[in-house]
Amino acid sequence: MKIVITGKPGIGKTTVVKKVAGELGKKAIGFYTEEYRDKKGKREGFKIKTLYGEEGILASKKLDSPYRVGSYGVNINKFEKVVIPVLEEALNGNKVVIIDEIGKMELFSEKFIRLVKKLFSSDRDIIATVPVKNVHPVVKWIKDRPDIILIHLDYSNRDKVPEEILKLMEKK
Ligand SMILES: Nc1ncnc2c1ncn2[C@@H]1O[C@H](COP(=O)(O)OP(=O)(O)OP(=O)(O)O)[C@@H](O)[C@H]1O
Repeated sequence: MKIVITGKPGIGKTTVVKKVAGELGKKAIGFYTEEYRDKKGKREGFKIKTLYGEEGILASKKLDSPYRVGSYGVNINKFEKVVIPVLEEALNGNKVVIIDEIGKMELFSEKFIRLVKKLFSSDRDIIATVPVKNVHPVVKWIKDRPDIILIHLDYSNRDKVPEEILKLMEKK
């Protein structure tokens, strides 16, 4: 089963993914993306965290990189170093694959694009998040797949969605 969550920035996609991953425990593999803030509480960038506990800075206002999204420099090397081995392991195993998120920053990585396509073309179970806007052809390619369940997260459903996903996973 492939579940894809979309919704506006900050609506709670990562929160849903973390709740579901927490319940799945060792049955899940993958990563999520979380913002981090400076000492004054201002958003400084985004971290990637694998379910194994590894982490790295995906993007930062302080990072000088040719890959940019708004005021953030994106650290593709770090992203690939942390995430690619996990996704390769996911492709060759049978755990539920958590991919939060498939967005502009992550899609600078060609290796990531290749693996995401392979995973969606495989029979792996996936829970992924994508932006509302089709920021890259891969995002549209995923949303158009007939084999996915697309969930639009909003204020009215965000508290119920984690349980709904877990129920869907049990039924399959
Ligand atoms: N169900 C909820 N109830 C109350 N607050 C929530 C809920 N879900 C998320 N939040 C809060 O909203 C903020 C953003 O949540 P989260 O990072 O999960 O959103 P997101 O959609 O993943 O954001 P992004 O677009 O940046 O990836 C967090 O501070 C989180 O604690």
